Amino acid sequence: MKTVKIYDTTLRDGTQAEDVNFSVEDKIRVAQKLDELGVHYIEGGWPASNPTDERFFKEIHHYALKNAKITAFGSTHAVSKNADNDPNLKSLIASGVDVITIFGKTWDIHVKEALKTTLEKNLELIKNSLLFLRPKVKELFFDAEHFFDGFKENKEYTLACLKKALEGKADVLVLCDTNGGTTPSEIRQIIREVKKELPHANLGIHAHNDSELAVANSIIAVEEGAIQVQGTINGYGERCGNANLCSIIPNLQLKLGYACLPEDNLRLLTSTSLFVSEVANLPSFHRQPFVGKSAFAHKGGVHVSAVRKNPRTYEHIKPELVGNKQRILLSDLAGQSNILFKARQYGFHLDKNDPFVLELLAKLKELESQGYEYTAAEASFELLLNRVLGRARTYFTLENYRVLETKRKKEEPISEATVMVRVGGMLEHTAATGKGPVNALDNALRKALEKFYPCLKEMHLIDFKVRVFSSLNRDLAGTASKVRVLIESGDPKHRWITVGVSFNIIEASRQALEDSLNYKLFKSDQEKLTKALKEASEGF
Ligand SMILES: CC(=O)SCCNC(=O)CCNC(=O)[C@H](O)C(C)(C)COP(=O)(O)OP(=O)(O)OC[C@H]1O[C@@H](n2cnc3c(N)ncnc32)[C@H](O)[C@@H]1OP(=O)(O)O
Ligand SMILES: CC(=O)C(=O)O
Repeated sequence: MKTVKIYDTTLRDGTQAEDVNFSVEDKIRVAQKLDELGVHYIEGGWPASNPTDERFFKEIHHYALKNAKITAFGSTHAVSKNADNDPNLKSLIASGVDVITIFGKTWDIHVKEALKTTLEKNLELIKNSLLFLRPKVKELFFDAEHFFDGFKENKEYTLACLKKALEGKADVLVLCDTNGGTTPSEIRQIIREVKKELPHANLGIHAHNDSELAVANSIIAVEEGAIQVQGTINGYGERCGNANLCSIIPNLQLKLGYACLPEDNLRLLTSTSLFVSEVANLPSFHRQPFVGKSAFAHKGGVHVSAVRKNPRTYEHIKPELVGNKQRILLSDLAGQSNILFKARQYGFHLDKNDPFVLELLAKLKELESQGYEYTAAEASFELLLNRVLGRARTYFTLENYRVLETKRKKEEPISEATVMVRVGGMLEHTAATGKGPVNALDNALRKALEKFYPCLKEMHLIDFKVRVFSSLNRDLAGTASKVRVLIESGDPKHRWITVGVSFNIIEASRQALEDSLNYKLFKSDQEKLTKALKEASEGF
């Protein structure tokens, strides 16, 4: 099998993204995760850059990594210094790693305008910096910054830079599309020309995503013989980001037959992607290929009908190969197949054209046209399904409610709710205060219900999300807009999400709250029934 080395730079170029910042502890956790995934190299940072990176290199030696080698990154030595008195090169050695990568200028405008030196002097910088580092490390890589832009304008000079890097004894010459503006056909053609000039050089690729081509460019470079691919998890990186390893690795491994990760480790890809976004405190990108939540989510009725017969009809790979999973969504684009699939998840084996299925589908489409959304609010959907099938009890009826907000000068607002609830033949009338109107309503409802249903004491609200629907009708826009409220609740064993929709935020919250309480009671009944059936069967 062909092999390619994966060089992860999430901890260096990834942190050059405007919204990515890692502490030392974050970097260590990410490095451990990347090692578990099985990448070959983890670029830990630029030790001369900041105290976090410096400390990372001190700390990471205490962790035994199974697969990956830690690399330190820096530049060629400063124009005003020599290699042996350059603080940046010294700090690379002080980092104590066995693998160092330095970047050097290879585009003539950068040499003249950014470095403010001569083309000849820059060639010396490249060779002397590498020769100085060579005896001190096991592996030495040269990142040829702006290589493709340089090549298009002054081919001879970029090639001269690569030759100097070979004289400096770099193991791999990593060709960088630093500005991310090169197209796949240019990458192919330029690499072919480089290989004619330097047939024995080991090449690598480092692509940026400014033209949304970084993954394609990296893959083409590998097809043209690059033995090392640099990139980041989730494509984090400077400007529009770096080449996304979460796409490059599965494409190379599953489609082009390259071994990138140790056997079976590809299934860790989705969890690694989520882990890194969690540590970076960034929302995960649902539409991200391979590892995103939506990567194998099917919504349209035609799609669902087909994937239920054979997943290959709308899935380019088996989601499990990358640790992801198929999801069937409920929406107004749903057909009967979506409903049948979901019903089966809840233990109902219904048939197409069953009157219940048609009724549920019609109800679902009507509710979704009003703004209800069941993709996330699966508890509300399960209740709806059971109600249509006549399987859910009416635990209580909220006859009426009132919520009052009072704000006196300088004092925090006071929220107060009263409710009138019917449980069987009993009418309960209670009042409660709360930290805000929804909390007050929640407290009043529980106060009325807990004496009938003590299990409600175990549940609590975890999250509350409000989404405003904008309307083109000016009378229904701005503060007059419709809102959708999603409430996440939990008890010691489960978490569930319910939905409510209204022009009035309190009313939308009331619906989601009521569904949440009903769901808890419904589940508690189901658990009691399962237990009773088990005991009865054991008695026989
Ligand atoms: C393409 C890339 O992504 S390369 C990586 C880019 N990453 C970063 O820049 C993040 C880390 N950087 C840093 O912390 C700082 O920039 C440091 C510590 C490296 C340098 O800080 P300072 O000394 O204050 O310099 P400053 O950041 O203002 O400018 C960069 C200097 O490096 C020089 N430089 C840039 N590339 C190279 C190179 N390959 N070789 C030698 N010097 C270089 C620039 O000419 C400039 O020098 P000047 O100040 O004499 O004009
Ligand atoms: C080295 C590097 O990060 C680049 O050229 O983009």
